[in-house]
Amino acid sequence: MAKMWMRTSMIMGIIMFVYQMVQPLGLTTIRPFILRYCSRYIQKFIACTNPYIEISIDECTGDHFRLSGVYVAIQAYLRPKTRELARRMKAQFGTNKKLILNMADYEEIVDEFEGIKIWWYVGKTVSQRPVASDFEHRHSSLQFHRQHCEIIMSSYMYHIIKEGEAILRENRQRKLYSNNRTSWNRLVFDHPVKFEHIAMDPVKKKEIIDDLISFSNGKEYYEEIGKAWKRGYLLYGPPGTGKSSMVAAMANLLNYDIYDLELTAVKDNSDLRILMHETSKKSIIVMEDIDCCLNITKKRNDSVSKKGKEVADSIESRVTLSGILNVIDGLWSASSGERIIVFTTNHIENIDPALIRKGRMDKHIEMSYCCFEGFKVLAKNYLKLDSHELFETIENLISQEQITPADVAEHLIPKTMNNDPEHCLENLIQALEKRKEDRNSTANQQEEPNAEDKSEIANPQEVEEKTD
Ligand SMILES: Nc1ncnc2c1ncn2[C@@H]1O[C@H](COP(=O)(O)OP(=O)(O)OP(=O)(O)O)[C@@H](O)[C@H]1O
Ligand SMILES: [Mg+2]
Repeated sequence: MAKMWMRTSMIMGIIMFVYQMVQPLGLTTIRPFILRYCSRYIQKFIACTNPYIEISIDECTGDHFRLSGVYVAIQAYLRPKTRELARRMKAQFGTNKKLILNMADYEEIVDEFEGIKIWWYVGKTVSQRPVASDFEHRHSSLQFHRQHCEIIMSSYMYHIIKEGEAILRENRQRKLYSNNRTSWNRLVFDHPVKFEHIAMDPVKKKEIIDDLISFSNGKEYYEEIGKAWKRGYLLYGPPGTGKSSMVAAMANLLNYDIYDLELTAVKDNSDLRILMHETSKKSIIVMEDIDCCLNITKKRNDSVSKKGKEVADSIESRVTLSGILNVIDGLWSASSGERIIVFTTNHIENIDPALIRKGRMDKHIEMSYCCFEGFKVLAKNYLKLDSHELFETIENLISQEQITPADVAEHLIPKTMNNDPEHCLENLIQALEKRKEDRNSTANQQEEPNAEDKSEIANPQEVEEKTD
């Protein structure tokens, strides 16, 4: 049926074409009259008899011919169906030379929603602008039976836009932003790490994943409880336990951009405010080694880490603790859209409690030394091993020794092309045994002076001689 009406439109097109042909023969003066007369009656005729409704969504919006977000989302929604159903397609090559197939002009595909058929095609119009040359722009059109109007308007249109936007988000290139004094530099973010690569207690890992997912789906919930849609995470633990890797895994899980905020490059609180307000929604703002930043540690002079002192002494940043607190609270209240802020530190004890109190840093996550479960994740990643007879020895040793996942990973990674997994496991066992020996020998050394003391005290004669 829809096709029949398409044909009617084509016939009308032909009439218009013929009209254009005869126009030079002296019909110019009566042209407006014919046009108005014809179009009025054609529209009336179509409206009386055509049970189908057509809606078009233009490629461009407004006077400035900017690409419409809705049009792009609809194209993304139709793309998988186009691959499946269309006979004529247009190919484009996107970033990373990825092949993108869209419907060719006037190719028709049928979509179904709650048992309703919807016909889609892409049309084009040529607008003649007085100054610029002819400008061709497209529109996506959908046709459906009049009786389904209500469902299409109230559900289907929102459904396709939501689905299309989700597809776009999934496929888009994410960005890693790093700052100078007052602006952000942008790079493509393509760190491959995912949560399944992170070595940590699996229960804790699942808890973090659930927390992140419920946050990202929580728009309505946050609105309902009257809280800004933001969440703060504090990641703390020794170097090499996976704090930075965890931030990348978070961004990959949620499909967010990362703003890596280097506080030492920011001159003062007002520059910090400018930077924070330039961040976009669906992003993670990370402040690494927060304890090393000037003026914001709890007791800078006595207990700040060595690394912190070095950095603090070498910079002229005047960002203060209250500046950071204001900027976080400001971001929390003023900006719309979901945002995550992450602090990382090796020394949680040096951070002012105000900075990490619940409400600012909602979830505190300890990244600790490698446990056996963590080792199994790394063995699977690096060696493709689920089990091995040497695992038992490793389990025994790893429960006694403090070794970071970074160190374990370094031993497991094959050093030559023909390094077999067993060799890598033996490397790790040797390293763990060496640690054990070192630990025992330092413990013995610490005990030795005591033994001397005891022997001195045990020999009263010598004590007397010494006091004499
Ligand atoms: N928990 C982990 N799971 C998987 N790999 C890890 C983990 N921790 C460390 N690694 C490995 O060690 C490397 C360094 O880890 P990462 O930079 O994430 O540590 P970090 O805790 O941020 O250290 P720092 O405190 O020095 O910044 C990573 O590239 C990764 O290969
Ligand atoms: Mg790090």
